Amino acid sequence: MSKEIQKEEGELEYHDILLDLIKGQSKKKKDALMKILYGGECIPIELSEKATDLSTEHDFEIKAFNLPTAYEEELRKPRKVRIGAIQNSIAVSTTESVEKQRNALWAKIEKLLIAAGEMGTNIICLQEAWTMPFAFCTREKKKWMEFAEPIDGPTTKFLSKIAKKYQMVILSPILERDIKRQGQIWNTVVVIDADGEVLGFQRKTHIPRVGDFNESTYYMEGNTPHTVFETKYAKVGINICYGRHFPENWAGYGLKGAEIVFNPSATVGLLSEPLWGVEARNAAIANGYFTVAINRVGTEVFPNEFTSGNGLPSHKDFGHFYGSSFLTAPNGLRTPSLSRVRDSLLVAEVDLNQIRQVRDKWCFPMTRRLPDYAKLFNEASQLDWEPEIISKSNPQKKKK
Ligand SMILES: NC(=O)NCCC(=O)O
Repeated sequence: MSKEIQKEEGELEYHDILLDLIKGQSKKKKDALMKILYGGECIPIELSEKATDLSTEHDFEIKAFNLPTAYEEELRKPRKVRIGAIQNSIAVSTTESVEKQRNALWAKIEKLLIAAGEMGTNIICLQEAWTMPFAFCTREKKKWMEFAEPIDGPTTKFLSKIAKKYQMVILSPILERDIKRQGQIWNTVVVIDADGEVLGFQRKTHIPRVGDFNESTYYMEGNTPHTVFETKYAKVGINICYGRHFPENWAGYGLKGAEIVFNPSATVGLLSEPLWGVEARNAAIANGYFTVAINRVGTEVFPNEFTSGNGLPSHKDFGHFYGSSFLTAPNGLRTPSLSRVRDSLLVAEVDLNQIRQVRDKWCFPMTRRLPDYAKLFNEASQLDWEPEIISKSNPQKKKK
């Protein structure tokens, strides 16, 4: 679908419209508005010539920023890291062969990864199930299950070469074929370290049953909760899509030492867009780490009609995946969003020292009440548990 038609169909660049409105204000008002809305302003980074050429030739957007939010310390040197995110539409029609669809996505993503490498990106994450259309709405198994591959399968082999060439950590969300468990399927992110070697994997632990997101037809809740990976540049965690709705889930990654938590996702405007800018940003603030929210873009039309089971007419697509990927720092400063309709690369330079600086300032790790939460969560997880509500018929007993 052409960009013009997409825009006509209401898939407008709302974020750019908002920023243009703000830019038109006086400096004082603009600074105040940016502080309220985005926590301040990120400083654009000049794009490398090669990255610019690639983005022009292959029609994708690049937004690159420096987030100058850490102060210089006397004893610790800055820990500057360039963090990347890629959002993309599918490359060919869903009616094409599995191999043609996957190869076309490899070819498309290779250009954005090279641009990221040319921009000196250290760690980059792709979108959820990036090697295929998000076919989990169809409930069909034929064709779509053939996109599944082992953790060390062809996609990982393809990415390892790029990771090694650019010394770039690549987080690759795929549909995993678990060859050790009779070929069971998982929604999995493969962690490829900067030397091109597979460091490990994180499986999606929260599986949606909302709208057309019929993922429970394909895979179970994953068995690798809150895994944190010590990559060459930083300790990273991966919270896959639907897991972003659970603040306690984000907390788990922080408790286990993550410095950056990526949220590779696939979600559509009619369902989640009002929530999108809130959840990952709040997680960064509450847990004192960096978060990167990544969503795919485009409308993916499938050969056969399907229904959401909500009485509405059957249809052939989810609606519009609205992209809008962004990064947030521990103090709540966030980058502008990537496009709502275009293939895009985000590069953000940060100083990981800011994590400890913000935690020292706000004292959240010191003042949070983990024993209280642990007691409550443990009680609430018992099937026979009932919340106690104080009322006239159940007066509060004075603590001894
Ligand atoms: N991919 C996925 O989990 N989507 C669920 C819908 C949402 O959480 O926005």
